Amino acid sequence: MACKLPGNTTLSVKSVLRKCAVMLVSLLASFYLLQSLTQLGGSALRATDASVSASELVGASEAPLRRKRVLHRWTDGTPGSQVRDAARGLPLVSGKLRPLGDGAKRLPQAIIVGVKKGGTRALLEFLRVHPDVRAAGAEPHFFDRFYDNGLEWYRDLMPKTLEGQITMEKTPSYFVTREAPARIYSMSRSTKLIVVVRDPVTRAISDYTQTLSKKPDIPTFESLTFKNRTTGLIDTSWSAIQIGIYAKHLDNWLQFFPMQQILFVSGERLISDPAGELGRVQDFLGLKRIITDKHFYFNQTKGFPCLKKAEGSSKPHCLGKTKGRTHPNIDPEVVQRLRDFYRPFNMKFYQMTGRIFGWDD
Ligand SMILES: Nc1ncnc2c1ncn2[C@@H]1O[C@H](COP(=O)(O)OS(=O)(=O)O)[C@@H](OP(=O)(O)O)[C@H]1O
Repeated sequence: MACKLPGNTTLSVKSVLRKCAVMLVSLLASFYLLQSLTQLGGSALRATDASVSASELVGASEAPLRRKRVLHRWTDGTPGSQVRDAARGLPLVSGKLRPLGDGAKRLPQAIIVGVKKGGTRALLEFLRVHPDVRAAGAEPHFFDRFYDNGLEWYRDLMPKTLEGQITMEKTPSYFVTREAPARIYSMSRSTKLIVVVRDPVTRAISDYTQTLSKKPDIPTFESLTFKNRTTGLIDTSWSAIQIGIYAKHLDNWLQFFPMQQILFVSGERLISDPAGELGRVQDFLGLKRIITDKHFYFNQTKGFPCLKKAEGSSKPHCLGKTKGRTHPNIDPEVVQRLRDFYRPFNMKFYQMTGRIFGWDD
């Protein structure tokens, strides 16, 4: 069979069919090739997509890791806490990331044991700013008044702490409680002790001022000072006078604790240079020096240093009205008698502690 093409070209059907078949095959081959290329391109693109999402995944899993490291820095610094913190949502409390409701109540590792009216509240309030310090709010009075309640009762008064945080309390009457050193020693012989001391004469007046504020009818400071004013004999049984004989009370503590385990803070310097004294306290407690000059400002109205930000708050904080009371004027002759009385005890105390507190200058 033949077919007639224009221009009198005659081609056999066989050859036409062959050509058509070749064209069809090459068309199919091109189509297949094109499709394969498209698929290749597609999978190449998908491969790129896959690598992006893989890196996203890596990124996604690294992000919490990075966060863990940041949290680690902001929390208590123990390896255990790093894992704990990463595992829970963390609230931001006054610049510190802390898991709420975590930790355990522990017996204090450090106690401010004295002295009454020395500046113990100021020291504890300032120390609480440190992220690694947690303290009982009120004075527990365990080692003087409530010892029979037992250690579990005492522990229950403590705030919860994370590993690595120091639990503290302050009860200034411990310093003059005969049984306190033995009792604290039997709780833990490694308890660190802090004593805030202040010029014993000013301390006595401060003590008296506090009593006067509660019982306005008490006799004058001058009359309470002497057993007999004519002979000038000081009444050392009056607690306001007793407490200031620091060397005598310290002897009692040294029966149980070595001197290196007791830190003496100057009540005067705690007012004139709070950051300086806080530096010594942080060193003694083995804490990083976080509380510095930047944390304090001098409040002219209060007449005392105050915190720019109190613990758990962003507001400035001064101590309350019961701290920094106006003292009554005391007869200068009586003040001088008291200075003379305390001088030898102060000298002994300077000798024992290796620090000259400057009360007799
Ligand atoms: N920053 C600051 N603000 C206010 N008061 C300060 C401060 N630093 C030390 N002080 C002095 O602390 C004295 C009270 O001492 P205590 O806290 O140890 O008293 S108490 O034993 O707990 O009652 C208190 O004694 P008085 O001035 O006699 O009231 C203060 O002089």
